[in-house]
Amino acid sequence: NTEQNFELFILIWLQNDGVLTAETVASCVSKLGRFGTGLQHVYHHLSLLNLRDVSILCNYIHLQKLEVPHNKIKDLSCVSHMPFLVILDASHNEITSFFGFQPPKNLTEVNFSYNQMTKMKDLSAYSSLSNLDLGHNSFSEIFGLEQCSKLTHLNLEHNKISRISGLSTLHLTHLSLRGNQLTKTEGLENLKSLQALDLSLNRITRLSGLQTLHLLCSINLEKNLVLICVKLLKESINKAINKRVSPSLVSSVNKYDPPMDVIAARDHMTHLVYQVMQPQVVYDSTLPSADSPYPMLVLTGPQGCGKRELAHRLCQDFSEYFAYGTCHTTRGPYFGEENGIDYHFVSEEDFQSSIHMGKFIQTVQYRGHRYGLSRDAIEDAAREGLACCVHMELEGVFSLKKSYFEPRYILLIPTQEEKYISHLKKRGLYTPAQIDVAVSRIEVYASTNRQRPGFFDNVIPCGRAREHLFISSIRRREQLVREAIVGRSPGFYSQLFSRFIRRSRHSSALQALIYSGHSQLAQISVMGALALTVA
Ligand SMILES: Nc1ncnc2c1ncn2[C@@H]1O[C@H](COP(=O)(O)OP(=O)(O)OP(=O)(O)O)[C@@H](O)[C@H]1O
Repeated sequence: NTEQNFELFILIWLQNDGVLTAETVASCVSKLGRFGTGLQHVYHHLSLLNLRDVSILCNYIHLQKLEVPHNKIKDLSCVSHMPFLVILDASHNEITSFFGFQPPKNLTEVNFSYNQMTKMKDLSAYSSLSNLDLGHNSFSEIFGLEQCSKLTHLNLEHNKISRISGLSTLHLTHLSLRGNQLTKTEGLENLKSLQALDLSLNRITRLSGLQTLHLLCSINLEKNLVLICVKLLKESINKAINKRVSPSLVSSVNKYDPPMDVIAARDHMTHLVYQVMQPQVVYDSTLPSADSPYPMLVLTGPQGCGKRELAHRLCQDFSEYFAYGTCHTTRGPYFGEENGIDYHFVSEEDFQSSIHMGKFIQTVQYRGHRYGLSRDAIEDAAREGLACCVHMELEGVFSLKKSYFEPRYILLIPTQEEKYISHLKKRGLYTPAQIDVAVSRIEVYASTNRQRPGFFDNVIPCGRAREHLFISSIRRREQLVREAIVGRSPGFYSQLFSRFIRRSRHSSALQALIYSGHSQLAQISVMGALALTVA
């Protein structure tokens, strides 16, 4: 237990006067005979007790590792006498002088964090340094590291650095500049070996120079001034080697410009949690559930593209098959709109409390108002044996796709921008800025359609939607479906029709009609075809 003796001895001494004397060390060393003058440690857990003067360590020229953290040391010049020193931990002291000692040739790791240093100096003589921790000091400029070609880990967090400089010649793999005063990221572009970068807690408004860091797989940008170019962030993600992306980069993107998937996942999670928290009602096997996917028709597309009108029209003209799913909204009714028919117009508080009561399947925030599709809206249609038909923005689609419902999604997309704009203007409901937003969202829909094949079951050009669904060749379609059913022309529609039957198998009313040879069969077939052209 010689080591225990050593610890005890130092402890007594430290409590006395805080000065490391020759005697103290000598007695320690004699007790630790096996170390002799090759004393390797001043154990840091002993050093928490106000050690101020360690000059006596000058005599211990063979020291290879010196750990004196959590003391009150101001002067480390004794290190000049330790030519073999490899590791130095002098963190949590009161040192003001930066490397105030002659360079030990093989000094590799230095921890000066939590000291009072203000100015860096040329460290070309300390060329073996690979790991340097200078965090929690008061450096305002990065300087003097140019020749430290072996330096791979540099920690400068919580200093006063406002500009990244003097790093371009280094081969850093890990760099932390967390908690400084940076406003931009210029100066990093040559750090081609960089794998992990922490820039959190700065004042960065602009990201640049990161595209060239091909090995970067972790970057933390939390708590900055957020005008960060998210596109760049995303590019960085894409370029991250082996697609190993740190949670912190993703969390920055998710926080400041969350993709629709992320918003939808959050929305879905919220409603699921609130639903699960409700006292459970008696299970009704006729209602939609996770075990029996329920057919729905969702019309989506940019605002004012006609999807609402079309949804109403479908439900009117084919009232045996579709029921309109009336959503909730916190916006006030437009002229002519009726509560309960166009929307359930509710206050923000009521909307919120419906969320808390687990009533919604999905909700979105759009143009400053909230919209939500309630479970009741769907179940009301299901009770009637009808498929629920709703219209919603893309965000709603993302969210609904997370639920156990299995809607068919039709995208109504304006193809003639001018026409679309003049249609919006004519409605007289939108400001020019809102029209701009609506127009810009055409591309959001179009790119979703391009990038996610199959995301929408069908895409219909906006102006032609009605024609597409109701007018064009309805008789021809009817004929084709008839033929398909009796097997005369197995082709497109027979496939569609059988798909429709498969998809509709859980809607008992539709199923019964389809199989019963009911007089409306033909009409159902048309609907089948429609729903499938559509769906
Ligand atoms: N539950 C919902 N989830 C997602 N989006 C919804 C929901 N309910 C309505 N929306 C969509 O919100 C947008 C705004 O609807 P609103 O009725 O306020 O405006 P509008 O100008 O009449 O749009 P539109 O003519 O396209 O219905 C519309 O695109 C509508 O489809």
